[in-house]
Amino acid sequence: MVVFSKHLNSLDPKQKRSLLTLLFAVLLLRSRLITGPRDVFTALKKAAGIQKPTPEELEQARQQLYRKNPDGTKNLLVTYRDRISEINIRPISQEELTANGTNFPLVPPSRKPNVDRVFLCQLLAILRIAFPSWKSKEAFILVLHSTFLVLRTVLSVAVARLDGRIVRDLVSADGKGFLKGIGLWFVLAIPSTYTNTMLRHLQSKLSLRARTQISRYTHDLYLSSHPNLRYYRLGLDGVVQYLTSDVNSFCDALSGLYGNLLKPALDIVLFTSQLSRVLGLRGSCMLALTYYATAAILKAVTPAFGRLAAVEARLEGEYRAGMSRIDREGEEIAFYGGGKREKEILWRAYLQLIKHINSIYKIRIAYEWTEDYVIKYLWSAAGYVLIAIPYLLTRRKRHVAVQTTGPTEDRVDNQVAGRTETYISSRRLLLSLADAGGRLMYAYKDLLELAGLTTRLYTLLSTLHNLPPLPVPSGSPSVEVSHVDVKVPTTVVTEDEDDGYVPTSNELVLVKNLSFKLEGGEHLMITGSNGVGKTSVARVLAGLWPVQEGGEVRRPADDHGRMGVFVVPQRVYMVEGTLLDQMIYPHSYVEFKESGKTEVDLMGILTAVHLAYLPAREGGWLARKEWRDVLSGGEKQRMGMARVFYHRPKFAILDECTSAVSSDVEGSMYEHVKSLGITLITISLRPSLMKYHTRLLTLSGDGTGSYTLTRIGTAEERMGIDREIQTLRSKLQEVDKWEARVQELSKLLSAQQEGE
Ligand SMILES: Nc1ncnc2c1ncn2[C@@H]1O[C@H](COP(=O)(O)OP(=O)(O)OP(=O)(O)O)[C@@H](O)[C@H]1O
Repeated sequence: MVVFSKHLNSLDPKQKRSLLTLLFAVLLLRSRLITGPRDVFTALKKAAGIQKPTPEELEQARQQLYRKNPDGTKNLLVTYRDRISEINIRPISQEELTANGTNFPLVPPSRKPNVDRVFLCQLLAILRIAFPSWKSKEAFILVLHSTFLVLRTVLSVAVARLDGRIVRDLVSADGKGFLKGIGLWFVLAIPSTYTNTMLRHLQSKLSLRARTQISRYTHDLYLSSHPNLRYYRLGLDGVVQYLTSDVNSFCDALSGLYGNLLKPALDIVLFTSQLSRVLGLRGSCMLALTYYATAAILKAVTPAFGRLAAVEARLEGEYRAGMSRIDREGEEIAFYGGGKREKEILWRAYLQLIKHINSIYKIRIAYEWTEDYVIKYLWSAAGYVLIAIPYLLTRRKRHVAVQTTGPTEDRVDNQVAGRTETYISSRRLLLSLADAGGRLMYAYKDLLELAGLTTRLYTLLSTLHNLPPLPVPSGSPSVEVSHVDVKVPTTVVTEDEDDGYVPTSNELVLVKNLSFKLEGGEHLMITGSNGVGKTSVARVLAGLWPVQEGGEVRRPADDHGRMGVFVVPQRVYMVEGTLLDQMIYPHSYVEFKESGKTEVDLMGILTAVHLAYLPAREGGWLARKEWRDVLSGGEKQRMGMARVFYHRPKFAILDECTSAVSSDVEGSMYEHVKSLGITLITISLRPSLMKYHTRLLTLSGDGTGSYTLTRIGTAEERMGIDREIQTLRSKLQEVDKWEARVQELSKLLSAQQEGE
């Protein structure tokens, strides 16, 4: 080290500078060099004891999903290629979400995206999510990115100067100087190109980090559990587009815009300050005036790119939604032979999108042509004229140079060479300036597009934040409903033509003043014709629909490992994952392990629902398939019942969830549920199920919202049966009359035949 510093001190300043530039270049390339041969690192990892996970370990990690930490956070196990990485997940607390909600007041439906104060407020609110603190990794990347942006501008100026110097040496036939210039050119190219690459890399990284932060935030909000259930109640059309593509586009636009705005702005300031040395005060003022005038012209002719981008995102969402509908309902469509019809629907959505994109392209032609003309040609021409003025108009012959006078320039006495150097440097600076101006103008267009995407993302976040939580049903050992009007919730928001959101109201009361109390062991059956509101009663009992003021729902709270009320719908949902995941849903594998249950217990449950053959047929508990397609309708419904047996809730609402199961299996499953001490609330039209229940709620469906609540097997029910017997008897009494008439008719017929 001492020897090195001695050597360094013995060098003259120019040699020192060259050496330091070389050292800098090597340091910048360091990251490329150390990513060297893969097998070397594999060997190193092996030596350090870090082994590749086996396929079994990988499968186990996929199944396990996460590991719980002592501090309450989770480590998500992400399997990527043949590696398992653990990513610490700290869920955003309810307090943080509530505090942040104040930054997201609802937008009025008429608001159009534009670059204004509202846009800045909305952007700031989203930026607080994307860049949570100045100590975050995102902030570090931002600082690094900004450093490279400044470096890039500084290097551009250095390149322009060197360019001028090389040409000057060439004009003055200075071979030594020329060769030195070429050498420096190559050295300078290393950090310049590396800076460009790093800028692109950091921009992508910034976008990805912002996407991760915003996605985590929106996921935490969207997939909120009780009492928010935002995923169930959001009511935004094309929400998938908002949550996926829009977040991605916003982050790309944001990170791109930062570079596109900061760099040309820096370039313009630095290049103009360099040029002003050549142009003088008058020239600089004229150049500034040119910028201002052209920017004003371009701003005036810029179309509403923000609105166009927002509409494009919406149409893209509609097209995607159509595609996913076909994917989801493929079998039903195939049964109906609906391919042609679906194609028409899909094509309409696609053509709407394409028409819109095409119109954007057309609008762009005129805009980009004007922009190119103004920035590339008008600015350059103005620059040339301004450079020429000192030469053409000023009689005073002076040596003008971009660089301040230094020892090298003092030695150059050839005036032509000096002017050439100035001209070449200024020309390069002018071209770079025009380029920076062009990019700044593009940045304005990008800014408008960002405004459109910001409006979309803000709409999503503000709608998520402003959904009032559902009232939590009070805890009680029994299910109690008092004076509840069952009606379709009124706060449904729909998207209007201009990307606004308007509440639509629907005051349809399905059941009026519903009151009943169900103790454990009192099994209730709810019946009534189609569309009378049976499932709606289940929605109210499960807390999915709020109750009106004055009404109340009480039900058992969920206690550890055992649910209070568990609902099995008619269409059983199949989760992505293994066969085991289907049975324990909504539990995760970790929760299954914590519950102390084993695969033997699961097998017992499968036997109870007559599905014991499944693990062997499908290749074991850890088989991964598209279960929605693999299992038949009846098998899926049995799986729904298996979940009831697994979770053992106090109350189970079975909403026609055995309609596709054969009667004998249905009966045995009902007997088994009751033997586990689970109280049933069954929604069904099958009279055969009545015998498993003690009470009957019949919804009349006459439009008045009336209902009857009876005890099954009581005098009242017998009276109903008596009434039916009475009707049948009176019909039997008329049999003699009908027989006499038949005889009469037969006689008439035979008399007619004889006459013929
Ligand atoms: N989210 C909703 N928005 C608008 N209307 C709804 C909504 N949910 C249900 N309804 C309406 O409420 C009525 C009752 O629906 P519900 O699903 O409760 O009927 P049901 O008695 O269970 O019928 P089925 O026996 O056919 O299953 C229906 O007319 C339905 O169109």
